[in-house]
Amino acid sequence: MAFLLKGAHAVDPQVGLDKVVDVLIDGEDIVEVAESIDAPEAEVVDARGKYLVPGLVDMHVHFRDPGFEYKEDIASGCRAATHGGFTDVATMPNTDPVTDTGTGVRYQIDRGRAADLCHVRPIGALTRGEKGEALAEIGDMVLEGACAFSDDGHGVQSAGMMRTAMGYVSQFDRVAIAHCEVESLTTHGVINEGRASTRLGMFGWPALGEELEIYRDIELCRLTGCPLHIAHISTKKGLDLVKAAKAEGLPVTCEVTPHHIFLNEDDVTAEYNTNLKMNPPLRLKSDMEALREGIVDGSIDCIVTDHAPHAKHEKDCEWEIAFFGTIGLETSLPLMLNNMVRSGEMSWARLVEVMAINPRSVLRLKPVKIEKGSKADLTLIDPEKEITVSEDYFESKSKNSAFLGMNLVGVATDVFVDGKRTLVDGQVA
Ligand SMILES: NC(=O)N[C@@H](CC(=O)O)C(=O)O
Ligand SMILES: [Zn+2]
Ligand SMILES: [Zn+2]
Repeated sequence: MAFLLKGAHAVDPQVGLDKVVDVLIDGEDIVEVAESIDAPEAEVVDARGKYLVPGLVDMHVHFRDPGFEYKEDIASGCRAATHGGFTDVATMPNTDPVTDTGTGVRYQIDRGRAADLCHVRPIGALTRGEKGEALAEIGDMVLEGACAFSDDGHGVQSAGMMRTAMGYVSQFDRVAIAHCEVESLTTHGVINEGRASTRLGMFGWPALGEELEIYRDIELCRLTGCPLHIAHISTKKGLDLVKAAKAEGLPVTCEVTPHHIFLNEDDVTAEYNTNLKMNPPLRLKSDMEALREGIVDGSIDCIVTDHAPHAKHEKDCEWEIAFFGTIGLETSLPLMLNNMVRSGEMSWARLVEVMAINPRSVLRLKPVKIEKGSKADLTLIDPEKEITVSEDYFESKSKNSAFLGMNLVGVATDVFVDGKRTLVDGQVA
């Protein structure tokens, strides 16, 4: 199957591309990029007025498969990813059983292939059962295709265990992804500690509970040489620690979620909208602003959604007992376009870096470039198309979005994965 994308504004800083071109896809690959291409055999896609970028990657999602398929399974998660404009997702291992063996990794890859929409890249657990007590089968998981290692959902509480795990991971060309949370400081915490916890009368989750472990893991990175990636960073001080580590030349990277850069603790009101309950919690407005700056100035490497689907009954309850997390795959790109690119706060090239280039590099995936010979993993975006974030909009099995009710401008209309068109004019194929 061949596709000829006509008149797209292609943006790819890897090859210095930022102009209107035609792109010809044949089979799995890009075979030509030029000002004007004629290919009578190919199906023409009118891309005038649209932006073409290397396929978007969300390197932090929860697909709940195996174990909690009532919230999301790999097939429904892949539909949501495709609808959101992604060609690749990296799935966190806090499934049931935890993805801590080669077989577990193989299962997710196989399910992803069967869904046949996007590349599913499993992240293996650092420790068995994510219990923080003994090493998981890291070597075996590397052989089966794990792209990184993390106990996401939990911090590894023992510094000694984290040292062992990072030492082990450092033998392979993989990063350790740290969910930084000192549980002795965050137990019972359900909202940012300080003004928000006082105002709403609930147990606080202090910033220190995150920052202390970021500090520890940066020092363990120095000690072990293991590349470290900080998951869902949420405070200014945490980001300052990452900036200092980078300035020293340590192999440290980090990611931020749309909810931590577009929402803050003041958005949690006496309505107690539990879709705003997440881990780490929404922080101060000043944290939010510092994180936004960090994306633009290069200190934050990746935008990830931390797509955390939960069923109705797990959110439709008192704040204290509601599950942590918001879905994100289908709102991430529209939020970035609407809130940062449209306003000029962020360039298209920087958007491509944080949503496509950098996550591939952190996950040790082969780069995708808009040039002849590259895999045709591409996202086509209509910067003027408007969406309303309603429950009906979502392909995800779960509807727990922190952004319900918003109108956003800019969305993916078409996605190509290995040359196959998986999103066609906004509809999942
Ligand atoms: N972020 C969340 O609020 N929830 C995540 C866990 C996690 O990412 O730590 C989940 O698995 O539901
Ligand atoms: Zn986490
Ligand atoms: Zn997560």
